[in-house]
Amino acid sequence: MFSRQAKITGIGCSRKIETSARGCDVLRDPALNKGSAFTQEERNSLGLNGLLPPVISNELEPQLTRALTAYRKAPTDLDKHIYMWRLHDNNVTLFYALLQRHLMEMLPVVYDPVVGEAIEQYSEIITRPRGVFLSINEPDEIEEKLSAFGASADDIDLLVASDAEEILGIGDWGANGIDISIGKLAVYTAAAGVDPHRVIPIVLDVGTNNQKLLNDPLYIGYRHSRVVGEVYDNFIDAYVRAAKKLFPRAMLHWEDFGSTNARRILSRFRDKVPTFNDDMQGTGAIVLGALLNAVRRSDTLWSDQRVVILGAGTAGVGIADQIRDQMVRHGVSQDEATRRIWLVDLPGLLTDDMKHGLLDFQVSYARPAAEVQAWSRVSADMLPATQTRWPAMAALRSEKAQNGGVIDLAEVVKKVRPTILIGTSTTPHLFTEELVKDMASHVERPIIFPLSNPTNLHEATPAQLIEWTDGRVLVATGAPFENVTFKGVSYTIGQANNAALYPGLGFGAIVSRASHVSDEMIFAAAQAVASQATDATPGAALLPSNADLRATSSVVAVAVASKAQEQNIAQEKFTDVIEAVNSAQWWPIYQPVIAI
Ligand SMILES: NC(=O)C1=CN([C@@H]2O[C@H](COP(=O)(O)OP(=O)(O)OC[C@H]3O[C@@H](n4cnc5c(N)ncnc54)[C@H](O)[C@@H]3O)[C@@H](O)[C@H]2O)C=CC1
Ligand SMILES: CC(=O)C(=O)O
Ligand SMILES: [Mg+2]
Repeated sequence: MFSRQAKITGIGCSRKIETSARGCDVLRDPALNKGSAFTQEERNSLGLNGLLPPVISNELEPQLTRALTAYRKAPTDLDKHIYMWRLHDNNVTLFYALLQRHLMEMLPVVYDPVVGEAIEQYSEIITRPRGVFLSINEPDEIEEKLSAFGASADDIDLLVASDAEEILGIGDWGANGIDISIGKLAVYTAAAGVDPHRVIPIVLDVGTNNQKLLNDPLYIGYRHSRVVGEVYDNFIDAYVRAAKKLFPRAMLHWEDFGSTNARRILSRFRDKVPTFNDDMQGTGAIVLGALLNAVRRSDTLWSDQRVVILGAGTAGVGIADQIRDQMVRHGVSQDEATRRIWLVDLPGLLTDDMKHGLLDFQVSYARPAAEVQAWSRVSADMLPATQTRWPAMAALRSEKAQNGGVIDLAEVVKKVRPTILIGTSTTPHLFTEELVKDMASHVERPIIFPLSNPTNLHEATPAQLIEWTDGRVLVATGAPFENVTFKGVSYTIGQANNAALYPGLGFGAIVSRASHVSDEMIFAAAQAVASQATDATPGAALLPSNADLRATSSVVAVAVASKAQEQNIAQEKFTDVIEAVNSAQWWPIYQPVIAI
């Protein structure tokens, strides 16, 4: 966001920035600052003579060299993350120019997985606050706080909000969760060209149940446990009302909410405002994109798939929904498609005798208890230490422990003989060698996606899966992994992270000013991503490389905007969608700064 003293005029190449700021105020505004690249004319008119070293840079080049050197000198990934955001606080254009040029190297540092580490340590590393902090304790001040950002109705295209109950796979991080909204927005800009001056990162501070934060004297958020129920719902309603009133054209992106809230919020608003939940819909769609290629390469039919998903939360059931809908597109009835999916969670295989403990969105996938009566059970008294994050699932597990034990993943794999196995359980190592070998003994090309972020939570590594299946696996992961060489073949690991999809989806919705984000737009996004990775040679990735993220996101945005237009939900009408998407993209290049 530009300061009140500055405004943008013109579009495309004739874009320039006009400002009434002078001297240090110009340099202190990261949206205006060009450092050594201010021309002599700009230095004269903006009162910068003497405040900058005399050598004038040729645009960004020398600054990029200097910044890259400093970045690479930072000793740890977290130091690099901190360096990048300090650079951002100094010069937004340079930050994005550097990030975009070194996307493969820097995306994991600015975003997933290092953003997880930054969130855990946010109270210590926070320097300049970014975004807007809204609190459940002051619901009447939401409008005032959003207004304090200083933007008017037409200035904002996108708000990313998190209540931080389930950040990546690392749980509840309270107000520190502002950093996931910031990180997601950085990807929107680097990947799709969303204008970074037209977005707002938001944390919805509803308290935290993270005892570590509550005990931390440096914690930046409100020090009480999470507020739930009607008060929570009213707070979310008040946020949406205020956002729509102040920024009627903006899209609302929801990130890293707990599973029940994620579903409820989306159901409440999905037909009323342009909005989507990244963990449910973005993840479901990127996984579907990878599966479109995997199923094609396995030379099997969608109607023949048997799918086991470990971790039946926001992401897991979001993926299940997309797979079910894809089977329906291939002629399978809705009921039958649902029956081809087995969900496994803390209580083991979810079955319909758990009716009163299941979350509403899990119910349709629960297997008939009678069907699995003869399946073997294991003792379930040992609960993972993280159980309190999922009280409903933990309670069911305890109940099962006292009533014959749980049907665990190994037994489900043995009985179901899945063609597709997906991990969104937040728990590492659960795809064991024995289990994977069992699956691979029944299926020519097992499709296995361990997706739990950050990297250390993946259910297995690609190297393990490739070795255990003798190279037959079709694999994609949530975090980035290096290539794996096995028996002379180099396997490139596609990253099924929603970052490969949501920037294009969101940008397509913004450019078309879609009144809402339809299921068809989401499917168009999944198909568009898949279309960018059609190489089927041995070891080729199932998804396009992040090195091509900008191009992929453009293809996704065009597909999404076209679909919105076709469905008559685009409020912006255009004759040439590609031109509309291209001309709306923001690029990190210096604009002339004019003194007024
Ligand atoms: N690759 C990607 O783009 C994405 C990956 N994810 C990852 O998926 C994971 C889950 O995220 P959400 O669905 O948002 O979380 P969530 O909290 O909604 O769901 C997690 C589920 O896993 C279950 N679970 C926990 N421990 C388990 C265990 N030992 N065995 C079986 N189930 C267990 C929980 O009961 C819960 O139902 C996270 O690690 C997250 O980073 C999430 C969104 C996108
Ligand atoms: C990638 C992502 O959104 C998550 O892990 O939550
Ligand atoms: Mg997420």
